[in-house]
Amino acid sequence: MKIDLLNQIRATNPVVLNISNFVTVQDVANGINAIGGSPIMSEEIRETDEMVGISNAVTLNLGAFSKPQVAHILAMGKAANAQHKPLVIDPVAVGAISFRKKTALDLMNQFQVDVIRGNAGEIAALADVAWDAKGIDAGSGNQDVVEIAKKAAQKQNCVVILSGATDVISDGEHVARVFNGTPLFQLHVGSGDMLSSIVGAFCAVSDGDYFEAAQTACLVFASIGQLVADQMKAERPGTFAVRLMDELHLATVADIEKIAQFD
Ligand SMILES: Nc1ncnc2c1ncn2[C@@H]1O[C@H](COP(=O)(O)OP(=O)(O)O)[C@@H](O)[C@H]1O
Ligand SMILES: Cc1ncsc1CCOP(=O)(O)O
Ligand SMILES: [Mg+2]
Repeated sequence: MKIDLLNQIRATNPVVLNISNFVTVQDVANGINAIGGSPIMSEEIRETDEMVGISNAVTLNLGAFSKPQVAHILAMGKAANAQHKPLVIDPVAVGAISFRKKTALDLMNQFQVDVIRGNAGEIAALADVAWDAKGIDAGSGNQDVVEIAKKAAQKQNCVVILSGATDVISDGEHVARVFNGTPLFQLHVGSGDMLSSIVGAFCAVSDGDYFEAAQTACLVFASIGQLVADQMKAERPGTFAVRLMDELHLATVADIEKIAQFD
């Protein structure tokens, strides 16, 4: 695991272009900023080629799309492929809403994503594995999450992150797991969206090794959440969110190495 990629983000300040959802856009922008990247959001299709041109990675969030936004997402995905920019997608709630699953699959048939980041309910849906997803949340299921992540990665020919208490990262053949984290992430809407865009920042400095980038992003983000939770005496979602932003900025590679648990 190349935890030092965190220092490379801080040294090079990569531009991460996002199509975000209106619920979590501020968290996503500040999350990228705090960790050392440079966020930019877009809502206008006519600026797509130029926007992708100035970016070092692109993250597409399907959290609250409308028909015009789907066209914009499609243009952005195609432009990222054409300009060889790393492309991450967050398929929010595709496990709960069949229309979302169809839309996500239609989009991914028209461009090639490098990384998909979703919770178990979302990744199970993309892998066509039975799972009881609940809205934007993972929900419950009893299938093996490692096999689900592998299957989704094989189907979409990309790296898949299935996040949760354990994050599972697969390229369809190899598997890595990150055991760090805190349940407090679940009390803050936007934790997953922040992670997806931070994955974009790690991809931007990864020299094309998106499996490595995805693992490292998961380890860094989950560990920083855990560091924050370890300093708190009670479950305070508001305080957690504020301190998470602080620690995304302050935590060092050494801080993360001390608590990192992965295989
Ligand atoms: N029960 C948990 N224990 C520890 N960490 C968790 C838990 N649930 C989620 N996380 C962490 O929360 C972050 C967001 O992931 P997740 O909650 O799966 O996304 P989403 O918000 O899209 O459902 C990830 O870093 C993940 O490791
Ligand atoms: C509540 C909600 N509704 C549509 S998108 C969204 C935010 C999802 O954020 P996350 O998946 O990061 O919890
Ligand atoms: Mg999510």
